[in-house]
Amino acid sequence: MLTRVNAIETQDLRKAYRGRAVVDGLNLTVPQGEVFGFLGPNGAGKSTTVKMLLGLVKPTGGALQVLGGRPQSPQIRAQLGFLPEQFRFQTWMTGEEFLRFHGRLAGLKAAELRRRVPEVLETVGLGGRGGETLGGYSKGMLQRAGLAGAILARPRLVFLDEPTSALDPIGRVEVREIIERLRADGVAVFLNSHLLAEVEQVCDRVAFVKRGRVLQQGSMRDLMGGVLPVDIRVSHLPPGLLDTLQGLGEVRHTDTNTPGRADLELWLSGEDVLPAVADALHAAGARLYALSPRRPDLETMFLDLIEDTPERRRRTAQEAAHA
Ligand SMILES: Nc1ncnc2c1ncn2[C@@H]1O[C@H](COP(=O)(O)OP(=O)(O)OP(=O)(O)O)[C@@H](O)[C@H]1O
Repeated sequence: MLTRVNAIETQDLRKAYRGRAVVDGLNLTVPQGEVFGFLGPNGAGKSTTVKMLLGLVKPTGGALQVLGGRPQSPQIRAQLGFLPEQFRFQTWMTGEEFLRFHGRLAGLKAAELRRRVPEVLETVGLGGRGGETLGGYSKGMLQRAGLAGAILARPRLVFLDEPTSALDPIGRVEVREIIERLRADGVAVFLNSHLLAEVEQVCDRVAFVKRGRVLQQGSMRDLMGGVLPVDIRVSHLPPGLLDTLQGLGEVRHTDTNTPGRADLELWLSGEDVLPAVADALHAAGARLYALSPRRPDLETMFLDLIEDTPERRRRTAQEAAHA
């Protein structure tokens, strides 16, 4: 039975168009207050999944719940926010008019709208620009306006489809901060993005999908198999240091070929071991030049999991032949 606590829960969710499965047995669980990254190549079934979760597309099979209910129910729908990737506005409306229109559809009262509209405009970086028509907004401003619309009615679950595709680097940081604030307020965020570095920074968990199936899902740490590779550079290797480090993790590689320095690769179980490593290096009398955790690299994982092009298969085969 589906439980009520999760923001999103799907079981064996399916969608077929003319007999062709585009979402093929999807099992997802997104708890309240989690930022969940939904990643996959073009055509993997991401938008179709989001449309089913919003109640806009009828599943062919399986079960789904959002906020413990059906997305078609007015009570549930009122608690959902959505920023589509390519959304169209009436260009003659001002930013404020667009938000008021949106807010009324979501059931907000006039008094609340008077307070809330300037507040969200400020949140998305459009403070003072709400009186201008959308036709005069830049692409980035339109995306910000769309985000304002998605969070206006204080949803408990927000779907963001490529929310920063039109934004400059500052805008991207601002959107990340907005997402982090939503999480702090207990809002669940379902994020589709091709900007993997961004996903990596903001998501608690991610799922990789391909041809409508989840290939892998979990926290960044889970996906890395619970290891954190750390690159260390020290002046030299004092006696006993390697043994001490072996006690803290696994020394995978040592390079002492260059006079005056030693490079090590140490695999740890997690970040919490880093201070003990620094203490051990210091206590052994080694001078420390670098202690660099190699963060899980989502892009590499994504390519390894998803990309299965003839070119990549050829490259992999060549690499294997040379190994
Ligand atoms: N209404 C429809 N009728 C027929 N086929 C459809 C329909 N909607 C989607 N599809 C097909 O379903 C597959 C998945 O499409 P979907 O838009 O869900 O992928 P996506 O992962 O969101 O891709 P992208 O990253 O390019 O946005 C595609 O092959 C698409 O052609």
